[in-house]
Amino acid sequence: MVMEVTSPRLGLNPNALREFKLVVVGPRKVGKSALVVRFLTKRFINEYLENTDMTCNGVADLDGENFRVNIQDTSEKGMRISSIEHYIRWADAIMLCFSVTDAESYKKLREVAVKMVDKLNDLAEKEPSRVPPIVVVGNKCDLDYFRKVSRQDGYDLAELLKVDYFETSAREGWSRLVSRAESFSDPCSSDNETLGIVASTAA
Ligand SMILES: Nc1nc2c(ncn2[C@@H]2O[C@H](COP(=O)(O)OP(=O)(O)OP(=O)(O)O)[C@@H](O)[C@H]2O)c(=O)[nH]1
Repeated sequence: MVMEVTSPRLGLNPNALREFKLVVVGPRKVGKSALVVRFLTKRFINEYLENTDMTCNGVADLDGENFRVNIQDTSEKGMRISSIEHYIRWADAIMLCFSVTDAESYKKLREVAVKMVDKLNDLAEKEPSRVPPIVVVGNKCDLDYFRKVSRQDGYDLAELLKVDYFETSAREGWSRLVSRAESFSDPCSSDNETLGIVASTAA
């Protein structure tokens, strides 16, 4: 399914812009669609089509340049290692999501990450320029009271892949880079856009 997300930059002709391809992967219900819609429209919508592969097109400013962004919001099938291998070849960046309120989503994503490590190391050895930037994202950090996955767990998962870890809230529009050195006392405080960060890293 293709969803055209209304771009705030309506005067631009998207076809004249460079394309940027991003894939959002994660278990069910972690907020993948909510994050994509938040990034492209700055809005939070409560309900989305469930477990459906969607292509979201829009225009986004990445480090001062407007790009035509093509975001693959994947269903559960995106968690298969064959799909991940395809995304590694296709995407300019990959975002791996779980929900901090759902321990099972963390466990499932960790299993995928473990399978990805060898593929990524192999590619890094043979064709390092073809390894896309990846981030791990723990979403729903506005629900800190219901948290089932610690920040340290999120960081450890990102560390496995040697990538950055962000905690986000699609609902509140928050995103925060979590690093081992940080004190974890201040949950979601800044207003970065994680997808934007992934995207700018790769652009
Ligand atoms: N409180 C809170 N709820 C969220 C957040 N992000 C998403 N949700 C809710 O979580 C539910 C699942 O969100 P989706 O965006 O549909 O999740 P998804 O990963 O795309 O789900 P599938 O397509 O079924 O895999 C919805 O009811 C959202 O409203 C968040 O940051 N905070």
